[in-house]
Amino acid sequence: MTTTTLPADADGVLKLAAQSMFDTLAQAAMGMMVVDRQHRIVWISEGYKRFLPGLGHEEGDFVGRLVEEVVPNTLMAHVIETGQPMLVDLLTNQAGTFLVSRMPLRDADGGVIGALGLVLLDHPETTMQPLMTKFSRLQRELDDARQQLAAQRRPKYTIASFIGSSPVAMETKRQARRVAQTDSTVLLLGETGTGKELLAHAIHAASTRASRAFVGVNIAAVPDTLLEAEFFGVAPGAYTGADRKGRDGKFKLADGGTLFLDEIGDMPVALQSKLLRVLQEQEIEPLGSNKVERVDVRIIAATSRDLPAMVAAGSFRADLYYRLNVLPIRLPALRERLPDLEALVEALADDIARRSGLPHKGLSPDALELLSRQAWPGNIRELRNVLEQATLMTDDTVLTAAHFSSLVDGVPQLSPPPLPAAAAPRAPVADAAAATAAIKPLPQAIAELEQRAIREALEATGGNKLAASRLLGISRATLYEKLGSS
Ligand SMILES: Nc1ncnc2c1ncn2[C@@H]1O[C@H](COP(=O)(O)OP(=O)(O)OP(=O)(O)O)[C@@H](O)[C@H]1O
Repeated sequence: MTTTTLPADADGVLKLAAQSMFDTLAQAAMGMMVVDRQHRIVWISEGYKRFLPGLGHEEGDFVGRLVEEVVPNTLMAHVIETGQPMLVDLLTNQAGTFLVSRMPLRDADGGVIGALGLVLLDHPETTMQPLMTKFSRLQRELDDARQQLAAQRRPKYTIASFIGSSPVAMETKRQARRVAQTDSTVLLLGETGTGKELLAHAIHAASTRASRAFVGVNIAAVPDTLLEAEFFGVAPGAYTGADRKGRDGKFKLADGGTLFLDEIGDMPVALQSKLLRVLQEQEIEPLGSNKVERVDVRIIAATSRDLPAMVAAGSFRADLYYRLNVLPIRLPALRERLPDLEALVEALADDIARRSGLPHKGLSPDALELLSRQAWPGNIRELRNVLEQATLMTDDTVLTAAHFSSLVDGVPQLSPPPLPAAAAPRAPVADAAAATAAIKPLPQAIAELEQRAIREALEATGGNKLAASRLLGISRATLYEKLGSS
């Protein structure tokens, strides 16, 4: 019996190992091929030839053909160019999916002279089920994440999202498109809920800054003492504690993009001069720093307040007003564009259905007629709230006037057109007596009227006290006081 021992020298061991590994691979693999430096097939195993009909090739001699012509999607050329092996990879082409391995072949000096390709498994989707399931799940998750990222990067609103084709709505959109072409400051004026924020987003999305940041600050929602830091940022070490590291302000965050200053009429007078300086110089000085930083920011400001009246009363700086009022756009109230009501209801109902997961609910003609008689002091936001409440209150898929009557009870109505004098009914004498009996002492009548106005404002704003106080033209503190006394 002859026993073969391993060679004693390292070279001999390596040669034997290489030879033996090659034989093992050649037996274990389902197919094997060798290509030269120019990607031409030098040798192809019998096993590999079995896959060729699946690739659309007749039996024949493939030696001398370019590998990429014979095997679509192969990366043999890449291995030759980089000299890097691909120990495990999935190759997919019309013959199926294969688990493959590719290794460079080197000469004695280490130069790449070709490559070896192995088909380790065909149909790995059956033989490697768990791995393939995981692979396809990860691939699906990657596709979803890519889609979500693309959706997030898409602007939230475009000018077309501003629903309405009435002449006033069309004029608003025309002005928005025009100002989007410029880089000047825009001032959006309109009652609460008319779509100022939506239009600010849309102008940004239609401008050359669309790919950069859109940053919003609601001035009324930030306590006066924090506004300066919110706008201009805080230098590192300016304060002890949480802000020790420093913090970028909204101007810095919006650099290159658009800064939306919502409720600009609520800006404290003390800060107005600082804001004016930044708008003029395009330079900010973070709190606690003595260095100025240049910023390139496009301003869109908005308010529901009467700025010229505030200027006249001394609560808004005239110079800041002129600086902001470069391109003013007035957003019409909903009651000024009632022909848009149906289209708005349609779009809002769609959005409510999408967000709530409930079926889309249509409106009957009598419901639309009822809604078009309301004065809508809270405008589209108030319309949306009423639609949302009606949608949630019933399983019916068509909302009728009956579904809305209790919801709009208390919302002020548009006054009907005055009757011609001749047709005006005369009050009968008995009605006059009843009217006299109904008269209340003036303080009681005023108190009742006040409570009713507060109730309506809260309903109009969906219970938002800050917005309600603004609708009523009083401070939030006064509103709380009056609520407490009711
Ligand atoms: N033309 C419109 N088309 C569709 N939806 C609109 C339109 N205008 C406003 N909306 C919707 O109404 C709601 C209120 O709009 P937005 O917040 O833009 O109003 P606003 O004028 O900024 O209000 P406020 O002054 O109270 O901040 C949002 O849900 C918005 O999507």
